[in-house]
Amino acid sequence: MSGNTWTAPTATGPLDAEVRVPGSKSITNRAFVLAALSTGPTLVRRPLDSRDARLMQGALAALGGRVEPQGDDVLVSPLAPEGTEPASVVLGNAGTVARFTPALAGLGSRPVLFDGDEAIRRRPIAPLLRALSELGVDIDDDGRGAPPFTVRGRGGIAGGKVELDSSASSQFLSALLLAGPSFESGVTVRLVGDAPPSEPHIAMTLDLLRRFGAAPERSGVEFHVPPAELNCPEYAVEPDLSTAAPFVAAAALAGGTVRIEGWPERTTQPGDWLRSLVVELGQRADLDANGLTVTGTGEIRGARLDLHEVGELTPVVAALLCFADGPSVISGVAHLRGHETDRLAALATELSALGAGVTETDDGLVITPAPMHGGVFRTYEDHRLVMAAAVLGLRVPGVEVENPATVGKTFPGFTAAWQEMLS
Ligand SMILES: O=C(O)C1=C[C@@H](OP(=O)(O)O)[C@@H](O)[C@H](O)C1
Ligand SMILES: C=C(OP(=O)(O)O)C(=O)O
Repeated sequence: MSGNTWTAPTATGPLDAEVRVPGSKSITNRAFVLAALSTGPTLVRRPLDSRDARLMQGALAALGGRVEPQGDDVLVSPLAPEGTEPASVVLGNAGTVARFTPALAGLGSRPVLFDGDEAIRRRPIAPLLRALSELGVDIDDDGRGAPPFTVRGRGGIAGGKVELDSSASSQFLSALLLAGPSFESGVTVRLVGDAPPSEPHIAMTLDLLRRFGAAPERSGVEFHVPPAELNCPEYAVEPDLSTAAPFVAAAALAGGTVRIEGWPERTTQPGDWLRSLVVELGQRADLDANGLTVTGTGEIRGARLDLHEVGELTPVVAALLCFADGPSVISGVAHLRGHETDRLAALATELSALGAGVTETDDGLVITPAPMHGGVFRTYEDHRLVMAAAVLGLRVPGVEVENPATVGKTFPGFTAAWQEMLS
């Protein structure tokens, strides 16, 4: 590490490593929200501890919940009546906090100001705020449909039927479904517009709701969540399979084996798709009760991939495909322009700057492998761009990753774990 850059290490031979990745961001922040809406405390076991997870804990504390770390676990107590004094929720650049917590403020009885990093002010949220207003939440956003906005809690949310365009982010739909059991009439959401991205994250929302005692139903584009008392005394968080992506890519690129501990045999996480991806790209993936073993050849096949359902994997997949034996096309991910940064623009710019032939399309990237060279890789305060740059560094000496600490959004120990994998 020098100054504010990190020189991504190269792989000097085939790997033989065992890796433990931290808890899933998406599962952790759903479990925290549902625990706060429950009738009794929940021990969330081995949750993620990272910027986004701490922002969620801070939001729940600001909204009247109690969050107590207990070793590797966190005990979350339900939101309690908290008076009428104004409060504020810090969003950072966490999509899950920005989308999942405004409804919780609507259940309380005070004005709550929501604001965060510059980047979160630009990320889409207007369709969700509109739907919440229609369901009975009083939101003052000066008509901008973006943070900063204030939710004026009225001690409850009527709920009922609403139409929602969730094509810019699946998190709008997840937000309504997670809070639905706590609405007086529950919630019925009819999706309109283009299909939401990130289907696995929607399945994850339904799965966690059921684990907490709710009874969500889905029929095509219509979702119904009846009112319910939630309760789940203990919930164990799975390792984050999207965080595992660069380690899986490392086995493919460097050759040898990387074992990811605790990879679940069944999961709703989008990262599980990596198992079939590596096979499509010419590698091996073996899943057993202890985890996933990826055995790589160092030779990557080019591919045409629609990543609509697994968009958050795009940065690492794009970096990997820069070393394929032919061109690749990634499609279905126009919504990545509204992620931590415009990821399509960032990837095209940064990968091209180091020599790869990468161009943007309307909804993806065209990647034409070419000899790459070292240089600064800018990361735009996007954790997954740090991970993508680390993958490049395996084969390209001198990749200087700018602001590596931004990876702390989901994995504060990433650079140390990466060095360890290579040692
Ligand atoms: O619900 C979630 O936990 C997430 C849903 C997805 O969001 P989008 O549907 O906005 O891509 C994903 O990209 C994000 O990292 C986490
Ligand atoms: C899109 C992502 O994050 P967020 O939860 O902030 O939407 C991501 O982690 O890739």
